[in-house]
Amino acid sequence: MIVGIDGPSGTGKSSTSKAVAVKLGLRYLDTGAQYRAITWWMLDNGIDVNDASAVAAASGKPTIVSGTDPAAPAITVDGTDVAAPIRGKEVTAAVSAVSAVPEVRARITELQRTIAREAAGGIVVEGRDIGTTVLPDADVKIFLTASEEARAARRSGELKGKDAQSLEATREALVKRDAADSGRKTSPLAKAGDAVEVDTTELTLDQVIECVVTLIEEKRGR
Ligand SMILES: Nc1ncnc2c1ncn2[C@@H]1O[C@H](COP(=O)(O)OP(=O)(O)OP(=O)(O)O)[C@@H](O)[C@H]1O
Ligand SMILES: Nc1ccn([C@H]2C[C@H](O)[C@@H](COP(=O)(O)O)O2)c(=O)n1
Repeated sequence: MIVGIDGPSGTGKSSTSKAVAVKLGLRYLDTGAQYRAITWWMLDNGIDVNDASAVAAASGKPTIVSGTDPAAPAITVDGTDVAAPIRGKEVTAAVSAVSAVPEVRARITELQRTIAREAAGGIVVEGRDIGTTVLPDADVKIFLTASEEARAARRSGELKGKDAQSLEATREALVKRDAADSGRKTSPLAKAGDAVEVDTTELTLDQVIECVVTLIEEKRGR
């Protein structure tokens, strides 16, 4: 059972995917974390993230390893645990530029396909291009959406300490990132033609989880 969950930022992909995977005994892959990890490495190594040639030339250097336990998602770069730093605002601001570089996408997509192939009991993979590009033959494809206001309010509640910002600034940053992710040439954020769209604006997280579990069970024939 391969499940692909795509959608813009803050629609609930990670929370939903992890919970669904735990409930159904599936593995879990956060592909955004992989793009964040390679972005973290570029920044840490002084690569100009707006120089696509420099990013492309360096894209094969870091070794990124993703854990697939939905109860304890893990990610390392060259053996360093980067689960916390990849969520910082420097990485968030740079990740769209790095993930738009075709050489980066080719490398990370290959990694994602290998992980999905090796997940014998099935896997929930979340991102932006899972249904369209990474796993076009996924058994179930979901595209989550939510209003800008709902997404900004959800994200704003998470940002604390040095990364705290106003609701409006959070909304603007989110809209800007979605526009970049939807507008890139290679494998943009998009709904696959055969994906089921779920608008989560008025739904609780539990309702979204239930909806996705039901779609998967219907596919399994239960
Ligand atoms: N249906 C919902 N109702 C209320 N809050 C929600 C809902 N779904 C998710 N959230 C909350 O919204 C925040 C963002 O959710 P999550 O990280 O799962 O989104 P995402 O789509 O994976 O975002 P990104 O692509 O930016 O990583 C989290 O704090 C989560 O708990
Ligand atoms: N399949 C994917 C997953 C993610 N990205 C890029 C675009 C996002 O802005 C960024 C971070 O993702 P997030 O952690 O917010 O889910 O990574 C992508 O291009 N393709």
